[in-house]
Amino acid sequence: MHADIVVLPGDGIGPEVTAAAVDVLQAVATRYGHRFSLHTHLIGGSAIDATGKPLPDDTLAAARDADAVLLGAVGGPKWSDPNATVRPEQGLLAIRKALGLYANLRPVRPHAAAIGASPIKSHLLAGVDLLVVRELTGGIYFGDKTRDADGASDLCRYSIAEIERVVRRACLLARGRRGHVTSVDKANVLETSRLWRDVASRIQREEFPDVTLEHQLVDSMAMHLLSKPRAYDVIVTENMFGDILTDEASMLAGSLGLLPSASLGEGSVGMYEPIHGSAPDIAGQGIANPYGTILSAALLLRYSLGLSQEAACIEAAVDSALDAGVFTADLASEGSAVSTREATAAVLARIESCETEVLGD
Ligand SMILES: NC(=O)c1ccc[n+]([C@@H]2O[C@H](COP(=O)([O-])OP(=O)(O)OC[C@H]3O[C@@H](n4cnc5c(N)ncnc54)[C@H](O)[C@@H]3O)[C@@H](O)[C@H]2O)c1
Ligand SMILES: CC(C)[C@H](C(=O)O)[C@@H](O)C(=O)O
Ligand SMILES: [Mg+2]
Repeated sequence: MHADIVVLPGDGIGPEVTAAAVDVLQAVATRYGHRFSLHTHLIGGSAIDATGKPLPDDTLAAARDADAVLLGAVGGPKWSDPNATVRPEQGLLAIRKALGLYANLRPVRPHAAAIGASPIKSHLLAGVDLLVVRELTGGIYFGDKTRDADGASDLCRYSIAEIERVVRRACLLARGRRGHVTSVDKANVLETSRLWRDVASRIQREEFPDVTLEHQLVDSMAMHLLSKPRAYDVIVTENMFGDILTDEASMLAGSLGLLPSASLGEGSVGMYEPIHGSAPDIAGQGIANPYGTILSAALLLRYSLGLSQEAACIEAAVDSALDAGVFTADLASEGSAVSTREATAAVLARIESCETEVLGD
């Protein structure tokens, strides 16, 4: 098949990890006989430097026209002045909103070979396989922001329709898994959470009687996620809780650099990005973990292009590289770390041996 993929490297380690994922996509294209046209555009701090805007118009236009978008990360100290009027992160929020990407899927599946890198006891990690569905275009991130001489405020608002569609997506995904959804809120304090809880219960009752739903408060969820991670299947939650809980959940896998994500709306166009940021502390050193971005490219193939065999090929290649102990510094014990390029090369070598069985007639 032919597909147009927009690549948004962004800032910090973003260009390093997207370069790795692009190499992997090209290797998959060669192996399976596809043609992926890759179009690179600016976003974030590098876009501010070049154009004054964190999301230039041509970047958004290209993303709208593409079959899928692959993003690295945005932000960094250069653009972090609290009094700045324009920020890299605004570009990321704007593109998510403009493309209608309300459901952010963040799968967490600790890999046996990397479990030693996790601070959690290994007996708690065996068999953990959870999927966080984070609401991505509403809530406190997008409410009115004000600042005056006495203070500041961020409005948190959710409409019923915004909650319905993301809960529905989570329930649908649960149907293809173990059939269990945990909805996370702060209903003991927040009105938006009480609405969230009501809507989630109704959607499950009316549309998904085959799926089980439980509600959990976000503070105790933060604790249970580490003490009994195997208890969870699909976790659905609002924008900010999902942001925080998934960085926490990355410690189940051993590194923030391992977790991929898929941001989806109603159409097939999605945006795919690792859950980590621009990692200014290691940017430019060639040591970032590329696996989260490479696994995001696998999600791109599965969700936007319908290429499930190719997606599985990438996932198996990363699994096999981890099995072989090909660890970047965030995972490795002292002295044994490989570079971003070496980790990528290990994945590329394994893609060459993926099955290319032709399905159907
Ligand atoms: N999606 C995004 O673009 C995104 C996500 C999160 C943060 N950010 C931005 O990134 C900047 C830095 O934020 P931060 O430092 O709080 O979070 P971060 O995720 O960039 O880094 C947190 C820690 O994890 C490490 N880390 C992250 N990704 C890694 C990888 N692939 N390999 C190895 N180590 C990795 C970093 O070195 C750092 O020690 C901020 O400007 C923030 O707004 C962007
Ligand atoms: C950079 C920031 C706006 C972003 C978010 O909070 O959504 C990031 O933390 C993420 O997880 O993608
Ligand atoms: Mg985050």
